[in-house]
Amino acid sequence: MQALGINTPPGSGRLSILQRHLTAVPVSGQVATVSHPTSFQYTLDNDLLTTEQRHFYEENGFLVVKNLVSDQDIDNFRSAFEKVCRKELEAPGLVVMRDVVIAKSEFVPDQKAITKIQDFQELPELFRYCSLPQILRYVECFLGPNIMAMHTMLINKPPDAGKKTSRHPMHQDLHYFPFRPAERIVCAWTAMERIDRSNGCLVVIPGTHKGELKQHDYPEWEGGVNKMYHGVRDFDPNSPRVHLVMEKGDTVFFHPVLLHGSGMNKTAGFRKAISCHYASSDCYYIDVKGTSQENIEKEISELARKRYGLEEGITLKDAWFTRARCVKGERLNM
Ligand SMILES: CCCCCCCCCC(=O)SCCNC(=O)CCNC(=O)[C@H](O)C(C)(C)COP(=O)(O)OP(=O)(O)OC[C@H]1O[C@@H](n2cnc3c(N)ncnc32)[C@H](O)[C@@H]1OP(=O)(O)O
Ligand SMILES: Nc1ncnc2c1ncn2[C@@H]1O[C@H](COP(=O)(O)OP(=O)(O)OP(=O)(O)O)[C@@H](O)[C@H]1O
Ligand SMILES: O=C(O)CCC(=O)C(=O)O
Ligand SMILES: [Fe+2]
Ligand SMILES: [Mg+2]
Repeated sequence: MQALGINTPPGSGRLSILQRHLTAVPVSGQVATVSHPTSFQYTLDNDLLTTEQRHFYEENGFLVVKNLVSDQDIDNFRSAFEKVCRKELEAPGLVVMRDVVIAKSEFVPDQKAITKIQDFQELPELFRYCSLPQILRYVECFLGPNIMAMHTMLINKPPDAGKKTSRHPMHQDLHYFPFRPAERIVCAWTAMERIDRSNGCLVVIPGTHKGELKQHDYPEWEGGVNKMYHGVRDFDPNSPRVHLVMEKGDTVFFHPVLLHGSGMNKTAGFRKAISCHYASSDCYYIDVKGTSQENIEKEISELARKRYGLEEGITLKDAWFTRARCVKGERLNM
C-alpha cells in the first residue's frame, strides 16, 4: 500500500520524468501503471501536486495525502461529534442516522448507535473541517478557485451487529448529485483514527472514474441495508479492489465517479471519518428526470414530504441548493 498515490517527495520513485514517460512503473498490485496523458482532464494546473501525484489522480481517480489534518483538529471534531450524540450541540438541517439494525429493533439505542451525521453546514465546530486551508489547497487543484462545500458527513461506522449492515455497498457518489461536470467535483475524506480492513476501510476500484455513471439500487443483502445506501447494479465482485489503509489525519481526495464502498467493522470500536464533497461554483445543476438518478430523487423527495411535510416533495436540485455553502472564492451557479 505504500505507493498508493501517497504524498511521497518528488523524485522518490528514482525515475526521471522522462523515464516515467517511457516506462510503465509498477506502483502496486492493482493500481494503474503510469501511462501519461498529454493533456489533463481531472486536474488543473497548480503548484501543489507533484507530477507524480497529478498523473496518479488522472489515472486512478483518487489521491491519498498523508497526515494532512492535525491530531488537535481531529480531537476537536471528535468532541463536537460526541456533543451532537449527547444532544448538547444542535444545528438546523443536521441529520443523525442510526444503523438499520438498531433503528428497526425494539431496544432503545444509546448515543453509540449513531452511524453517521450529515449536513453539519450550520455547525461551526464541525464545518470548520470543510474550510481547513490545507484541504482547500488540494481541492483547488481539482476544482479551481471558486469552491462550494456541497455535502458534509461524519461517519461513525459501528461495530457490525452481526448482519453486515455496517458495510457500505460499492457506489459512485455522483449518483446522488444533480450537478456537473463530474471532474469539477471532489470528495475529501479524512481518517479520524487508523482505518484498515479490520474496522472497514474505504475500498476503491482504481480507474473507474473514467467510466460512466451507472444504475444504482438497493443491494440484496439479507441482513438489510441502510436507507439510501444504494449500490451499483451488477457489481462484479472480482473487480480489482484496493483497500485504503489510512492513519489518523490522512486524507483521500476522490472523484465522484470512482467506484468505492467500505467494508464491515469487525472491531468493537466505532470507526470514524469526516468528509466533505466539494463542487466548483461554476458547476451547473441538471434535471435528473428520465436518468438513472430518478430513483434517488424520488426517495429524497418522499423523505422531505414525510419529514418536513413538504406536500409537493422536492427536486434533487432543491435538496442540494439549500445545503451548499461557499468556502472559497465566489458563489456562482451553485
Ligand atoms: C440530499 C442528501 C442525500 C445524501 C447523499 C449523500 C451522498 C454520499 C453517499 C451516501 O452517503 S449514501 C447514504 C446517504 N444516506 C442518507 O442520506 C440517509 C440519511 N439519513 C436519514 O435521512 C435519516 O437518518 C433516516 C430517514 C434514515 C431516519 O430518520 P429518523 O432518525 O427521523 O428516523 P425515525 O427513527 O423517525 O424512523 C423513520 C423511518 O426510517 C427507518 N429508518 C431509520 N433509520 C434507518 C436506517 N438506517 N436504514 C433504514 N431505515 C431506517 C425507521 O425504521 C422508520 O421506518 P418506518 O417509517 O418504516 O417505521
Ligand atoms: N454484494 C455486494 N454488492 C456490492 N458491494 C458489495 C457486496 N458485497 C460486498 N460489497 C462491498 O465490497 C467492499 C468490501 O466488502 P467486505 O465486507 O469484503 O470488506 P473487506 O474490507 O474487503 O473485508 P475483508 O478484509 O474481510 O475482505 C465493501 O465496500 C462492501 O460494501
Ligand atoms: O464508509 C465510509 O466512510 C464512506 C462511505 C461513503 O462512501 C459515502 O458515504 O459516500
Ligand atoms: Fe461514497
Ligand atoms: Mg472482503
